[in-house]
Parts: sequence; C-alpha cells; structure tokens
Amino acid sequence: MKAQEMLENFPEQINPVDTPSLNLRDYAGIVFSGMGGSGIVGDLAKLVLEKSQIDMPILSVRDYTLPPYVKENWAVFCVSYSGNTEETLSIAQEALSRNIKPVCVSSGGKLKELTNQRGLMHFALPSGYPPRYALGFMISTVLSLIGMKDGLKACREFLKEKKESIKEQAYRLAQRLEGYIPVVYATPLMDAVALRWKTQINENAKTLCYTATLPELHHNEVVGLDNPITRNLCTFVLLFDPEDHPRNLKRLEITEQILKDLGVVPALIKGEGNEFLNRLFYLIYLGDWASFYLSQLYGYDPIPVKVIDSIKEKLSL
Ligand SMILES: O=P(O)(O)OC[C@H]1O[C@H](O)[C@H](O)[C@@H](O)[C@@H]1O
Repeated sequence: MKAQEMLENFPEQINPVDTPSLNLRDYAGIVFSGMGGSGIVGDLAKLVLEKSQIDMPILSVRDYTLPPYVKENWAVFCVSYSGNTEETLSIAQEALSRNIKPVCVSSGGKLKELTNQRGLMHFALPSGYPPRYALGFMISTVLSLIGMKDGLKACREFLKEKKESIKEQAYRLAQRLEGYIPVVYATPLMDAVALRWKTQINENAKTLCYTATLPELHHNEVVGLDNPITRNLCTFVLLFDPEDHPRNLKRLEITEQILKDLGVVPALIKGEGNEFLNRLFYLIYLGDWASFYLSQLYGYDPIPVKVIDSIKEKLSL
C-alpha cells in the first residue's frame, strides 16, 4: 500500500477492539514497552491514563530491560508491530523471568511465537503496514485493553470530518519546514505528539528534526537560540493543548515572543476538538501529513528506511 493511501485511511484504524479490558486495579503499576512507531503507543496510553487521573505508576519503556522495581504484581504490555523488535522481545523475556505474563500486541513475528509457547495473551494486528503507519490499530488495541476505549469511535469520525482541512494545513506547514531543521517545542500534554512529529519527519522525510518540552526548555534550550548561525538553520513549531498547566501556557506565550523578538515567526498550533483524545489525534494526523508532504517536497519515497534495515542486519550478525 502507498503511504498516501495509508494516511488517507488512517482514521479507519481508530476503532474500539471488542475485548474485555484488564482490571488495572489488580496491578501495582503498568509498563508499556515498544520502540519507534510502536513505542509511541506507550507514551500515548500513559498520557490518556494520567489524564484520567489514574493513581498508579505508569512507565513507557524503550530499552532492553525493566527497572528493578517492576515486580510480578505489575502489568506489562509488549507492543511491536512486526513482533520482531529485539528490545521489545527482551522486555517480554524479562517480564517472564519475573513471573509477569506480558500482554503482547503484534501482527505476528517472534512475539506471537513466544505467546504461543508460553500461553500468553496476544492481540493480532492487521499485517502489511510499515509499523509507524499502523499507529491507529495499535493504540486502539491498547486503549481497549486498558479500559480507555470510550471516545475512539468519536475520534475516528472527527478525523474523517477534519481530514481535508488537516491536509491543507499540513501542506502549508511542510512548505514552511522545507529547507530547515524543524524544531518542535511542546507543552507536556503534547510532548508525545512532538516526538511523533520528530520521528515521522525523520523516517518519512529523511530529515533531522528535534524537540524540546516546556517548562524544561526555559532552563537551557532558550539560551541556544542566541546564536544566529545555528538558529537560522531551524524553523520552529510550538504545539500545545489548552488544558496544559496555566503556567506552561504562560511560558508558551513567552517562548513565542522570544522567537518573534529574534525575528523568527514560529507556527503556533493546537489540536482542534472539544475532547482531549480528538486534539491529540488531530495533531498526530497533522504531523503525519506534514511529514508526508515534506517527503514529497524533497523528492523522497516516505516508506524505505534503509539505514535502519542495515543496522538490524549488522545486529543480526
Ligand atoms: O514496531 P516494531 O515492528 O516493533 O518496530 C519498531 C521500529 O522498527 C524500525 O526502527 C522502524 O523503522 C520503526 O518505524 C519501527 O516502529
């Protein structure tokens, strides 16, 4: 399937999955494990749970190992679209060695094999997608499993309704990003989205991009803006949510003004929609389209990620 077609159909991926959800109260904490396009699922699930005021520790782990305090009374989710990502497989093994039965989500691969061998819960994803283009399937599955599926259907309809205006906005944005290193600043509620923008710009448009988050960026990053030689290589985007902490919204205004005073006009963007989930996915969809259009402006095929393939090959030797 072509990238454009997958993006056009992205809203259809957002669908509650018909499964009983885990009773999170039975656990002392939750770990979401995954890398790249699957890793962002954990960040988003963590955000949605925290926004619902759940009072338990939640970790999004992108590594081979679990922190020592993750014990057998924790829930561990292993999400790998391919099912073959070695870091995620390592977490699944480590969970098992601590007497935790990880809940696995993949389209197949070694993770699926492991679930068959060890009698673990496995949730299958449709196959045939590059992992980062299957975000909707993965997040829908995970949110359904953790009892957070309310709002998914409405979110899907909302994105369908907004699609054409999102595409237009994304194209204008891609034109602004072309020729520069995109720098995406975000407030905490949109931090995970900023990372999605970065990774999609990296993989689709084969372009460097970096992110920084408020309030931390007011304690270091802003000083780096002084140097016009490096500043002028960048173009700035500020992502925020109206429900962010008022002090962070105040800091956002200050950041915008700092940039303007330096002669840089940043793109200040918030997600549309009354519901948090809709605003979150509005910005994800906008970033996905912008990275796609940027790939087109640079003349790149958004799908191949040759260097990642070569790294995997070297690691397999
Ligand atoms: O999602 P997985 O199959 O576990 O793969 C994890 C990651 O692997 C590669 O690095 C891909 O380029 C990423 O887009 C992908 O998300």
